[in-house]
Amino acid sequence: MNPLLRFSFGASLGRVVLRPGEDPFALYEPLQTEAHRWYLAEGDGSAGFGWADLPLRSCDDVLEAAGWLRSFEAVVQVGIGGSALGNLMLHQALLGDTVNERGPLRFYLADNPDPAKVREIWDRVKDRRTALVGVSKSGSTAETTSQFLWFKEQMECRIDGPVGDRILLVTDPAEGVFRAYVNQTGCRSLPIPSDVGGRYSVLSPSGLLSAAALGVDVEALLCGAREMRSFLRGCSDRRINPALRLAALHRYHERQGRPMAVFFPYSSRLERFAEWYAQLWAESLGKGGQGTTPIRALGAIDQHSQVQLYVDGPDDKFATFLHVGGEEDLLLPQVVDEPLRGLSYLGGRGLGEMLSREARATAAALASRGRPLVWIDMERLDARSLGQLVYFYEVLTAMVGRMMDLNPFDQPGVEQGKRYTYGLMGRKGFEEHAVEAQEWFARIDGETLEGPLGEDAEVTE
Ligand SMILES: O=P(O)(O)OC[C@H]1O[C@H](O)[C@H](O)[C@@H](O)[C@@H]1O
Repeated sequence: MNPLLRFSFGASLGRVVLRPGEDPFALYEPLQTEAHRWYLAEGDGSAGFGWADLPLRSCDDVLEAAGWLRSFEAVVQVGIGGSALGNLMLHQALLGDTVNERGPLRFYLADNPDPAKVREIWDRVKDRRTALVGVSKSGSTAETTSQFLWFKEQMECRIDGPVGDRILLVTDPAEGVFRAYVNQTGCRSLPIPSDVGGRYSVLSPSGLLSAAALGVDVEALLCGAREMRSFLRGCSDRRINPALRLAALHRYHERQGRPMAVFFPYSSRLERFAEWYAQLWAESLGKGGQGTTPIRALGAIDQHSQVQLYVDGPDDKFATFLHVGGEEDLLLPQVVDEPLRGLSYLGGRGLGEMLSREARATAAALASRGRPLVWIDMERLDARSLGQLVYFYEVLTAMVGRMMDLNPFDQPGVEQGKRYTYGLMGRKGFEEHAVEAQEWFARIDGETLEGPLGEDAEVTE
């Protein structure tokens, strides 16, 4: 079994009424076996499976480009979705939220094309020597390309010399506007391999570049991913392989009327991991009327927010608890002040110890109500263990998709919105989409209340 992650499935079936002799795992046996065969065969050559071998790729080009980025004072990365969430996840998990305060390189991610956010980033970097990194698999996403244009223009107005000397684009090796710009200007670039989709690209230059520039040991990250890869490939026993077992459980609970998958890490450093997971899960598996909704939770914060619903609301969720060990603890003092005597049970205990016990307590409370969950113990959180976890979730998601008989590597629902946006922004060739979008929106907008709220309304108390 893998050394840094341990999976416990004990309580995961919850209050499920089984017929005598029924084994939920046996129900999925043929599908599990087929999904594993498919993973070993790398999707039988179907498109989008390039992520599976990313841990084997050399990262020399990333390390070289990261060294170049470190010659700047600040980096602005434009990118969204899979071209942003992985970066934020790696930085938070391995460097903490205060990485910019520690310097010397400051990093800003311009994902949402919100003018206020973009202006704020620019105000922070405009007086510094700044590099502009554009990350986009397709090289054409409007949120990313628009911000690229804006930041490039600001930089051009402010610096001497060609702006191209400060630009690096991470994109498809052959296609898209970003690639055309690289080919035309000769600016720096790194590839996102063509058979790697955005949300599976965190172990490619898309996710690795900013992490390496800021000081993450990306070789250790890839080493962890490689370890998980060999473990999951080498273990075809569906009762031992945790990805196969968990894939069956996710399928089982979806079919048992639990359409929500709660991801509940007990570590502030994994809050963004939950966001990264949510994109991976939702875009890969929400198709054809199927799929479970990923819910992002954070221990212990959500004990004081969502847990009431999890324990006492409808039995419609399957939770994954992720417990992290090996953290530095902070010891609490013995309580001597008379008015604080009621807190003496905390004296001499650790904050980390409390967080850890709260994870157990909450999982136990769910189990006591028959709510299904799986518990993952991470021995410690570092680059190697995170590499294992990332790769595990990629394999799990892909295999669940295979068991659902859908393509876990496309996103047709998202593409519709992208086409409508292009149309509404006047992009050539998307005129029909603009008309269609306007027609649909007119229906949504059709029944608005007349006048500002309150003006015509009679208020009765
Ligand atoms: O990396 P890009 O091609 O710019 O794509 C950015 C994002 O665009 C869309 O929303 C896709 O559904 C996402 O999967 C992708 O991560």
